[in-house]
Amino acid sequence: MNKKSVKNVEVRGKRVLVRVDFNVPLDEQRHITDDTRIRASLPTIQYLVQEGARVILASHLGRPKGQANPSYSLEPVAKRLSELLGQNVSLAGDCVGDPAMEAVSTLQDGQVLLLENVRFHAEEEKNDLAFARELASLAELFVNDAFGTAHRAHASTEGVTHYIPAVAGLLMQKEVEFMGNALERPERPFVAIIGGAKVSDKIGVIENLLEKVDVLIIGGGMANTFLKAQGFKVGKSLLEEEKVELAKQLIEKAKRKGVTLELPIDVVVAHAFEANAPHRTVSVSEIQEDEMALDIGSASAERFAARLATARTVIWNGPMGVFEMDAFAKGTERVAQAVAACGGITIVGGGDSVAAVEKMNVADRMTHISTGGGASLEFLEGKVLPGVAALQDKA
Ligand SMILES: Nc1ncnc2c1ncn2[C@@H]1O[C@H](COP(=O)(O)OP(=O)(O)OP(=O)(O)O)[C@@H](O)[C@H]1O
Ligand SMILES: O=C(O)[C@H](O)COP(=O)(O)O
Repeated sequence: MNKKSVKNVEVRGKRVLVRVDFNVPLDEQRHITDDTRIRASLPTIQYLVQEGARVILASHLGRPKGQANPSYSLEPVAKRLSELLGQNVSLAGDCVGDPAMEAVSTLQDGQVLLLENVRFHAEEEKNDLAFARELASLAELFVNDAFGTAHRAHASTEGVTHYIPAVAGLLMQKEVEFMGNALERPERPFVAIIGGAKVSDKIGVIENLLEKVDVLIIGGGMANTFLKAQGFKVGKSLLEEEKVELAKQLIEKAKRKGVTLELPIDVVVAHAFEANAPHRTVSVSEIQEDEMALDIGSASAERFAARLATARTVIWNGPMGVFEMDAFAKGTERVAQAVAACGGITIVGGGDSVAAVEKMNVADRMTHISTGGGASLEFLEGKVLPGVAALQDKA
């Protein structure tokens, strides 16, 4: 990465504002149901603590629409982070103004403070510069470690960089390097697997990957639109009729670019979108009008696995079927195993793909699991992430 990292600057005794992405899922009792993002931020925080910096953490949680709202307080995160760090992390009542300034003024070297949700202020998402300056005034250095929010040009990700020196955190550096190297200098064969619900969410990703990969595998609900483009009937399956023409163009583009496009050849169909719906596996030419495809079939899964067996670089985003229901999880499971076994560099992009990999117990066999959902998609689309672009270049 051509950006300075926290290891390239002096931090001892300094007040360091660290933007993290602690936007974690909570249940109704406000218990954290997945603390991956908090764990992923530990290397940067621990490094700063060991180096004797005064660590001021800032994050958003959810979408409280610019209003202070206790349902979106970072309080459960402060508690969990204290446990993980083995040292107290206090929570300031606000991210700016007196509560923040007072909390920062008592901070000693090596101590950690978490500011309350930055989205309690409407100015955050507007990237209001007066608000950004107030945030920046708390510190002498800004470290952005929030890869998951790097696609947002907000006050705490972009605005603050106008006022104090800004460098990348260790998680940000790792994410950008893994995905950047895979896209720009892949060991070949380079195979991308794109799945999930909708083509419309991932058009940009498919377009960009067609410029880079050797093999593109498409599964999940979005494959139906491609099957329709190939002339198959898809019955009641999830389909984006208005994207069929685009799918045809993408199939053509793959041919032109010499990219091997792998679509399902068989699918698991049912009459209803239900966990215990009776189901059968059929060739893609045999889907009946009252049936819906909810997973790729075993022949497709084996074909995809064979492509993956020789891959040296794999990027995976989106499940192959409705993996939340056991009856329709087998395609995703087979692909997860094949990715884990390939022996190449394997990168899984956020959201449901990560949940799937965890459900299949192969997470620790992947080279890199991204903490970014929207951010990793935008990265794969080849877009510039404003939270990264704003950081200082290496000399
Ligand atoms: N054949 C299908 N029919 C209907 N829904 C499907 C089908 N295959 C997969 N899905 C659903 O798609 C959803 C995931 O789609 P989505 O596009 O959000 O992918 P994602 O993995 O979350 O993307 P990201 O990894 O970027 O967050 C899952 O909930 C899954 O049940
Ligand atoms: O979870 C995410 O994708 C990030 O934290 C960004 O959240 P947002 O989509 O609410 O901006």
